[in-house]
Amino acid sequence: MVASLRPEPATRSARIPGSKSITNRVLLLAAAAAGRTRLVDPLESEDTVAFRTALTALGVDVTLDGGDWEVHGTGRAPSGPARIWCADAGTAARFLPVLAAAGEGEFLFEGSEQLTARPLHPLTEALAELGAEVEPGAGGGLPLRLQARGLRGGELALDSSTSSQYLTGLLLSAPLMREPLTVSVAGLVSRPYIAMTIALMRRFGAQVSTDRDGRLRVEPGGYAGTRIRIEPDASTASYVFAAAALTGTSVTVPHLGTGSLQGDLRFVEVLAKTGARVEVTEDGTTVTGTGPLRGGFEVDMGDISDTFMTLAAIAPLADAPITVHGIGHARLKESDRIAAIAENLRAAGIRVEDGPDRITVHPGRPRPVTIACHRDHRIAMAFSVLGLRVPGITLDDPHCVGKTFPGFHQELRRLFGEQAR
Ligand SMILES: O=C(O)C1=C[C@@H](OP(=O)(O)O)[C@@H](O)[C@H](O)C1
Ligand SMILES: C=C(OP(=O)(O)O)C(=O)O
Repeated sequence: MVASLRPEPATRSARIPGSKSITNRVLLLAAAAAGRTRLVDPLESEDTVAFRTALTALGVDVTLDGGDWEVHGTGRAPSGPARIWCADAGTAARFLPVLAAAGEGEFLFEGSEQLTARPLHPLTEALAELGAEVEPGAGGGLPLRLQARGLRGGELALDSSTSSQYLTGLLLSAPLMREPLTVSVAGLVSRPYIAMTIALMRRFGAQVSTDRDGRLRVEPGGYAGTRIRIEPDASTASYVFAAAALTGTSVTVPHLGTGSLQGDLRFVEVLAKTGARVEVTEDGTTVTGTGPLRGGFEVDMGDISDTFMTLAAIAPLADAPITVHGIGHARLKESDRIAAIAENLRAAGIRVEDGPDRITVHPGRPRPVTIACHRDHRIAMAFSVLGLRVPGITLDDPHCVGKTFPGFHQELRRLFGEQAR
């Protein structure tokens, strides 16, 4: 028997906090449900605390119990007047106005400058069609004033080509509408998030189906509270998976495996194209770096666009160019993410080509640079991974990771500290 030349690296276990998308969906479902809901292992970060605080402003009690949250469901939509601060959270701005519109009275939704700049109009137009009086801000989004008198339901056509969050918002509150809601959806991006929404709605007892014409239909009838364990965040896990691939180490994320509700776990399939070894089981996911990163491929990341920056930031260290397409909607997030990646890689001396919905990163030797994070947690986290291999990469705003993972830098150091060069 020939002994392997390369010793197997010991696998480290990453501590990845709960999914933002699941935590915030469950908070809303639990608030609307009759009875109590317990969230086990929710994410505690700026986005989820903003969502939880917003629910409190809407009259919902949430008790904190160790790391768990207990929501005292009201069994109905809220009553105004209420003023709701959404901070930087797209999920709050796109999900909560529908819940409020299904209730009664006046509501004012506000957010940070960054969130105010993000689009909202497909949702405000849908709410007006369903019976709410809506008054968006000067830019067409927040601050949003709503005069609610319940939502009718009925038939709706929705353009989801810039964000899936409008559709999720409408679906989540559809069981509170007077009639069944039937939605025909055009140009859906980030498709796996809709599957997540529907799966969670069903956990709370909703009836959701697809009709013969492919339209989604939700029956009225409300929700019932339950107990739910929040799985680790797959978008957050992408950073430690990429770090393992880049540094030739092995990392496992327990409880994020074959049963996951999160499309972003498919990022590991993209990492496999770079040569990393990937194992997804019921119990978790393990990525092992096997040597220098392989490039020379093109990949559509439209369904998992929160993870394209994780790949693009390490792509200069691959042996051939890497192209990502299908990510035009990533220009409408916390930052214009295609522009932010291109700007920072170019500042590091890397050749990059970008188009409306694509980016190509060429191999090169990045030079030390201070990354312009644009207050975007994912730009900060993606370039921190590159920093494990490129000494002198620093961030102009390391704290912006708090939107989804306040302990990110400590965990990266704990797992890969001695790999950094
Ligand atoms: O529904 C959700 O929880 C999310 C949907 C995605 O947004 P888009 O649908 O706008 O791409 C994703 O980028 C975001 O981080 C979370
Ligand atoms: C796009 C994101 O957040 P949101 O749209 O929920 O603000 C994100 O977390 O990458």
